Amino acid sequence: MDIRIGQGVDVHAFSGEIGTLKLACLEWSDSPLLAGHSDGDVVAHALCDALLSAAGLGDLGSVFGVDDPRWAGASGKTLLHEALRLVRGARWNVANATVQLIGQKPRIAVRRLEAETTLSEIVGAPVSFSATTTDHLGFLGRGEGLAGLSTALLTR
Ligand SMILES: Nc1ccn([C@@H]2O[C@H](COP(=O)(O)O)[C@@H](O)[C@H]2O)c(=O)n1
Ligand SMILES: C[C@@]1(CO)OP(=O)(O)OP(=O)(O)OC[C@H]1O
Repeated sequence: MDIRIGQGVDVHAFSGEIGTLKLACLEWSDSPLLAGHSDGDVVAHALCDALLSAAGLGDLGSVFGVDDPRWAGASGKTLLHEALRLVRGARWNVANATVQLIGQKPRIAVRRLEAETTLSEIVGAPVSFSATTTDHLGFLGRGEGLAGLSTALLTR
């Protein structure tokens, strides 16, 4: 059996607006919004990068571009479905994946299991979701944006 591991990192700045944040393919109301060409979902994007990296298929920019109108405002779920289509097209199966959010807010603890269920359903394999702050250190700690870190394991 072939096994491949991949990692992904994504960071987006907050836009300065308040509204319904898209994060981990869930909606978080009354939250600072992330800037981005798509919906800026750093959790979904980090997961896409980990899946693409494990399959040797490049990264978000090489697959989706950075300003392609087809992906303007695209949801994390849409990008994940497309990344998974490519991964499966290259004959890889997802064994499992992990994603960690880094940031002070939103506090994800009360919705952590909901996010895991949602991401696992989209990916079709177990996805663990966790979060950490930076104890207010650095740009994430100052609340200037959010980061996602992900690993993915593929088999065939
Ligand atoms: N955005 C976040 C960040 C953290 N959590 C939860 O808090 C725990 C403690 O975080 P520290 O950075 O202070 O170690 C962390 O393990 C998460 O359970 C959260 O829910 N949302
Ligand atoms: C996802 C894409 C799609 O245009 O846009 P952004 O929302 O800016 O996200 P980023 O993580 O910077 O990756 C680049 C792009 O592929």
